[in-house]
Amino acid sequence: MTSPSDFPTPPVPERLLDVKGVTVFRGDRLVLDGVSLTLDAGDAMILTGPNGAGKSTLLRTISGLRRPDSGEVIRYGDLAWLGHQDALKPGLTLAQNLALAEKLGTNSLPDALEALDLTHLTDLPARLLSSGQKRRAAFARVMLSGAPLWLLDEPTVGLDVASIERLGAVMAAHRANGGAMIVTTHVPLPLDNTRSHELPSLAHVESFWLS
Ligand SMILES: Nc1ncnc2c1ncn2[C@@H]1O[C@H](COP(=O)(O)OP(=O)(O)OP(=O)(O)O)[C@@H](O)[C@H]1O
Repeated sequence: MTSPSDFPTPPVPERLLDVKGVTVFRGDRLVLDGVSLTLDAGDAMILTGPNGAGKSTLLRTISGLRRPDSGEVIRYGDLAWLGHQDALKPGLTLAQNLALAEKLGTNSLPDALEALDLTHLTDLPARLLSSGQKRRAAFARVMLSGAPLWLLDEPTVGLDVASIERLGAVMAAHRANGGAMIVTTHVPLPLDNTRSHELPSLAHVESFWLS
């Protein structure tokens, strides 16, 4: 006779994020109108929408950098956020720029530099890095954090094809290790099994208000 244990149910994926009905105004403008989404371990969500649709605003709200006007963001673990600014001090070397992230994080600096092809630039002042190298340096901070949830706002800006491939490999490894990410991008990413969440432009709402 068969017992229930002969038919094990698949493991329930670990939930990393719940966004419930988040609404955000910037000034008088409605930017996010009741956005809901969830993210589980292993997920990669591509956040799409036209310029000004609120992609960066949503990532900042999820990160806690701004409060939603209504709705709720529930994070079940640490997160790392990559914004538009690379935030490197020009006079410090690459290693010095990443020292604090290394200290606060749980991952190895040599491993992160290697994965992003930055090892040969370790002792170079950040002001001498190219824009693509700076972008990879900023991404290294995300890797160093050891946070399971990554919020990546246009991570590929300034990257060449080989660097985008490297980033794709790093993201795949993170997912395989139980991490997850939300990525805004205007270019295709080398990622498998992504989910997509499209934010509509609410510009018409503003013009309605002003009329
Ligand atoms: N500091 C601010 N004060 C007021 N409004 C702002 C501010 N920053 C952004 N906005 C407005 O919020 C809206 C959403 O901006 P956001 O940067 O989130 O869009 P986005 O989808 O990330 O755009 P893009 O694709 O151009 O990066 C835009 O209409 C923008 O003008």
